[in-house]
Amino acid sequence: GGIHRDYSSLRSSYDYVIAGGGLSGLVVGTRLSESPNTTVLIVEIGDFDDTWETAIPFLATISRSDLMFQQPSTPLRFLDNRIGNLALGKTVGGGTTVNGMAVSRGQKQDHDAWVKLGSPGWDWEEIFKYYKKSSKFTVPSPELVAKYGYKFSTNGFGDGPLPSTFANFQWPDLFPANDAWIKDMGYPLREDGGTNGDLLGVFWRGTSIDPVNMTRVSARKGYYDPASNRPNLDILVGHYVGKVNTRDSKAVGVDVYPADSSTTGKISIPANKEVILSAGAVHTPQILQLSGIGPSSLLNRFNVTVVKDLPGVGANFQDHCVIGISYRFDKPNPINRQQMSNGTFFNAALAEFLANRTGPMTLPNNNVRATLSLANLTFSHATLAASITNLTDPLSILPPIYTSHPQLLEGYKAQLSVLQDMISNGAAMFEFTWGSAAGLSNALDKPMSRGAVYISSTNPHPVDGRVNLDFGAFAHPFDVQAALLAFKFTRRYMTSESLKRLEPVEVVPGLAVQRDEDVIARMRAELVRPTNAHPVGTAAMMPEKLGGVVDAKLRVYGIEGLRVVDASVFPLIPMAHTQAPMYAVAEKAADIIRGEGDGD
Ligand SMILES: Cc1cc2nc3c(=O)[nH]c(=O)nc-3n(C[C@H](O)[C@H](O)[C@H](O)COP(=O)(O)OP(=O)(O)OC[C@H]3O[C@@H](n4cnc5c(N)ncnc54)[C@H](O)[C@@H]3O)c2cc1C
Repeated sequence: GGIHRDYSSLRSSYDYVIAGGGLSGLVVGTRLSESPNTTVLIVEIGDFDDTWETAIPFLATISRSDLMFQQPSTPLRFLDNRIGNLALGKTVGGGTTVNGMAVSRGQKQDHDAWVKLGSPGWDWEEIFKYYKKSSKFTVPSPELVAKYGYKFSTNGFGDGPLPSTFANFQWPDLFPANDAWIKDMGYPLREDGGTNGDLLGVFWRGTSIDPVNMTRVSARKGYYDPASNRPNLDILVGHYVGKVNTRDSKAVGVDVYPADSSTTGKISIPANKEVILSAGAVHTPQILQLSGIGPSSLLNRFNVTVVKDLPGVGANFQDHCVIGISYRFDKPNPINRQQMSNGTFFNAALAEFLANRTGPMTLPNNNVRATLSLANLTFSHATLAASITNLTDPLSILPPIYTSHPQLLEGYKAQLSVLQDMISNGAAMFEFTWGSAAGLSNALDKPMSRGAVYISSTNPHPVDGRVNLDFGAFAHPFDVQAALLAFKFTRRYMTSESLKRLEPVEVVPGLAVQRDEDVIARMRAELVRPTNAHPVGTAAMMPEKLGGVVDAKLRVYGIEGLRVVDASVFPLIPMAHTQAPMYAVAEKAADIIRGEGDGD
């Protein structure tokens, strides 16, 4: 067992070979290796990182580009052909080693929708068990509760490796921002931290922070480290999976290369039971397509032998898009996050953290969110919700692959009708977070637009052979109207009474931009960022006839011994930052795999 940086001490085969040592790969690898007779290999292109930058929560928000993929997009058709960029973790722990540490759960309707789209066993009641199993909440001290007014519920948490608690510091400008929500705008402050399936309102959401050391807990710290000395669990770092090898429609192992090469140093590692793809929503479809599992039209173009024509591989891409409006605060100064750019203040904060584990370094991002429904933002909610399914030519707003494969369009229509139902029935879809020193950040958490991920060559290297990524963002007219509502709402919020004393000034786009069509034009040209680092959906768990890639047990259609366990399987993106839902899904996946293994 242990950490490997070359092939010399690997076993000749493993029961399970897992591609990707990010969130899902580590959860599944750790759980499967709990049975001492089961051998597991995790292959991860990145390496372990033990620097302060990833451990100290405040620094979580400063990106470590050496630990990430920076995946550019193709020119985005509905965003004036701008090029977007997707950041992804490229290190042991994947996204959880570099992410913003927000712990937030999906709402009941988000998970029930997966069942409505044809995957029994994934409803809220079921997934709630795994939200519970994967996590643990630590109650903040009475002093902090009194000082900041933290509200939370411990019900809904178990004793799992993903911690949730609060920093022991909040920037003072958060409090007028909270007053603006509650006193001025009249939204309720939820007492339950939004952990129980109902998200409407304003609440304190937790952070994945170790409650004693106040440092980041990644999937590596929470899951892998405690299991790292198991003799049956190996991790090969600095290497990547280039393809899945199949024989007679059965996965028999993978091809592995060193991270610095796509031509030399390849070996094939056999899997006795299963290959599990956990390389994330961009690289899992890449591996599948290079293995001959994907849309035949695409595979033929690159002369990849078709092993299974599965059009959904790479389609159905979803992320949360963010509408950026920037502010400056003229008064009173300094009481916000901006202070950290002052060297003296920063150094004092670092010294305080190192000495006492207190102060601004314990806080990655603000903990307060408001999540609102369409009816919260407009009186015309019914008409607007009706427009979700009322498209004259859906293919004109979808990536071209949808045109060649009718089941993709069927699946998309099924999704829109489920989404319309949720949104008409008051599900939350807008997310607002006070970004200290930056004003109110807002995200569209239930997008109707869809993107796609496709190989651009047969080079298997995740960086050199990088995929074509089309975010597809801002394509569906409903998303545009929703963004316009969020934009206007943000302006209203920023002028509320409690925020007056901060003297907010809208800098971009500025108050000169007022007419709806001008706002929309600025959104397309500049304000909309097509990602909040939450890519999902590219190997969706849906029926094959709806363009799905995996069944409700996460098995790839048509290939025995091959599963996907990562954010690619989410058929619809939840109303949540994706780590907590991913931990829950990966825990459930491990139980499914183990359950089947027992029957062998
Ligand atoms: C900058 C950033 C900020 C974020 N902020 C938050 C947040 O505040 N809260 C939240 O809930 N979520 C956040 N997320 C999202 C969250 O971290 C992800 O949803 C989650 O990590 C996805 O898990 P995964 O298992 O699908 O993929 P990942 O965790 O990304 O793991 C995939 C792993 O596969 C490896 N890999 C890729 N290709 C190959 C290959 N061919 N062979 C071998 N290995 C490969 C990668 O290096 C990576 O380690 C953020 C993500 C990022 C990148």
